[in-house]
Amino acid sequence: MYQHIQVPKKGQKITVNADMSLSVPDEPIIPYIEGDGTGQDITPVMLKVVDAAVEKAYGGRKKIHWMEVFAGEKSTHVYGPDVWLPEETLAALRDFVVSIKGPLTTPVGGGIRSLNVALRQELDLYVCLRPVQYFNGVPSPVKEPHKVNMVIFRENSEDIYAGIEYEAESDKAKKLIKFLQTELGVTKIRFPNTSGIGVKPVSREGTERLMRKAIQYAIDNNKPSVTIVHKGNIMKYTEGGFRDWSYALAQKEFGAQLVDGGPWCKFKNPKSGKEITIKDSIADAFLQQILLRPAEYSVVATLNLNGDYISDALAAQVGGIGIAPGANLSDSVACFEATHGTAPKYAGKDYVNPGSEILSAEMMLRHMGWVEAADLIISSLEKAILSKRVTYDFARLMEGATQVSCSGFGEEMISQM
Ligand SMILES: NC(=O)C1=CN([C@@H]2O[C@H](COP(=O)(O)OP(=O)(O)OC[C@H]3O[C@@H](n4cnc5c(N)ncnc54)[C@H](OP(=O)(O)O)[C@@H]3O)[C@@H](O)[C@H]2O)C=CC1
Ligand SMILES: O=C(O)CCC(=O)C(=O)O
Ligand SMILES: [Mg+2]
Repeated sequence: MYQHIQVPKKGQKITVNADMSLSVPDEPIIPYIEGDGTGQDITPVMLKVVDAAVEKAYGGRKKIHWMEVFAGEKSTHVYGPDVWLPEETLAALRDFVVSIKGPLTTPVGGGIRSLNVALRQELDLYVCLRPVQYFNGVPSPVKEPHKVNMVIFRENSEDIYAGIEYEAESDKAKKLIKFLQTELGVTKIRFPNTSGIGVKPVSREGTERLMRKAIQYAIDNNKPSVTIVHKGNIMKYTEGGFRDWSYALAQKEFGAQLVDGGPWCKFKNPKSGKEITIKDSIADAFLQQILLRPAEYSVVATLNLNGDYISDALAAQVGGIGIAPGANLSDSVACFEATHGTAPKYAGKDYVNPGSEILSAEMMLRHMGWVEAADLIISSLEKAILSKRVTYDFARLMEGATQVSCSGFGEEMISQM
């Protein structure tokens, strides 16, 4: 069926039911992408820790059959020099429904466009879900890291991030500039002859489906608020549209009522009876608010580029991107991945923190309904951190810590299960 992907002999596919819930067999086949750079270090550790947690939680009654699929540099070795994201990788991620990936490199400036973005677009994984929570004992640069407890819903398919761009002085950039000047009366492009041009599409449909998920998450998890983060004062019809469409959806679909004439609005959680406030914050001010008053924010709904910046900034407040997990979700398909990238200077050194990818796998297990194994991952991570046997990123900020390798941290977690 596939050219280079070896489907495990044992195990079955996870399938999606008509109501979009999952049917998860006891022995699911789960595709994984190792990833570039430090992917070679963290992904094998993640696989080992997950296998140990599943074995410990279910005593052999459940087991994951891992199936390697290829993207990034490894793909070019398997499929040929220019094949970075093979069609069969996309097909496998779609067919097997739930997957996990390591980070993939994107060169700055020229070269290939982001494979991560391509994968999200091809599979229409329109939600980038990134929870940010504090684990006891993690060293943090802020005084009260435990006050940070947010879940980012980042729109994952639109915005300037979609990659519609034209290089300065290229024919297409010239054509577009001419069109803007002659057809649309744009007179304000400074240095038009040497401008690269990017396009920022933000749609009502794209905004609404993201906001719907964010509000539903707040309902299901009894959260007090959803904050729309945007730069709508400056980019009125893209980021401003995102804000307006988000508020309108809260009113239209969830019955939210304006507070003091708006734009904030609120409604009663139909499950718990508690109030959920829908509010907004302009992105630059938000970046200072999360440092000064983090306890006021809970679920965050934002556009693609803002979400990228906010993810790393918030991760830093609870110990850094070594411990920042995430998921890319459509209505049916889910691909889990860390917030961080390939950290190339550490590649192959068995050095970096595998925590982000392990916690991404924890989210995956919970998504599959394997909560016992997910709980074991959380508890063993907490115990490993409290034992102060941690990777360099934590060790350099912790008093009395023993620095362990990437695989050493995985072993420490397994020994704590
Ligand atoms: N989803 C994805 O696949 C992503 C891919 N990328 C890609 O990754 C490449 C490198 O990007 P870059 O901007 O350097 O960002 P990275 O996230 O790869 O690394 C930035 C810094 O974060 C710290 N860090 C990263 N990973 C870990 C880890 N596992 N444990 C502990 N600390 C960690 C390191 O800090 P220190 O130097 O202080 O030790 C590192 O130098 C680029 O090509 C980029 O496009 C980036 C983000 C996401
Ligand atoms: O695709 C990339 O290389 C970077 C993506 C990124 O930084 C992110 O999704 O957080
Ligand atoms: Mg990022």
